[in-house]
Amino acid sequence: MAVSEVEYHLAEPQPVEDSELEAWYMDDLPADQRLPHRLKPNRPAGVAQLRKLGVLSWKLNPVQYETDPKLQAICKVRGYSYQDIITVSPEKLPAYEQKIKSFFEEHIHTDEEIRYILDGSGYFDVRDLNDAWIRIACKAGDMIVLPEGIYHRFTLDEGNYTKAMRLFVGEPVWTPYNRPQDQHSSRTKYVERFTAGSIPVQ
Ligand SMILES: CSCCC(=O)C(=O)O
Ligand SMILES: [Fe+2]
Repeated sequence: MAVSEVEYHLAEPQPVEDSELEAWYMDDLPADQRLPHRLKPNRPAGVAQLRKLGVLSWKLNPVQYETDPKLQAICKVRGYSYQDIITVSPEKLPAYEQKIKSFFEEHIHTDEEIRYILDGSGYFDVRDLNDAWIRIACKAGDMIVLPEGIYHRFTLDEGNYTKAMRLFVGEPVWTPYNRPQDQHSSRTKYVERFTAGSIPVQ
């Protein structure tokens, strides 16, 4: 079905200046992955910087996720045809320990990773173009898209609980390809798209 102008407008990623998404460069201390791992002093990473890495974000109202016209517009404009809901907590997620471990292994995917946090919170860590880790704090209402080929990982924070919608274009493929994947076509495509001088593509 054709996409209307209103839908295009609704689906625009959050204007950089309005985004409440908080991100920062990480220390590399071996403490618990669930801790914030901020540098001292804190070194924030702005949303503008995340956009340069191809990371998109929206602030939505999680209370109305079943009927939200903005979420519907994003799905229509970006072709997100699949949705499910995952609860990540020791009680709710089968094979919790194993999953938590694999979420936190640095990896890429052959598609976007699209998550909408409905409740709780967690951290998506992404590598910047100099290979430094940026930690993105996501909480209820945050929708985030990690582009195909970006090195990333996920962890719960100290709250130990996230409920998130997973979205996908077509039949979902969740396969992680753990680093190193520098010769993988999704990785080379990412590097080409987002390395300095190229124009970020939405
Ligand atoms: C917040 S979604 C849980 C993590 C996950 O699905 C993933 O890393 O692929
Ligand atoms: Fe992933």
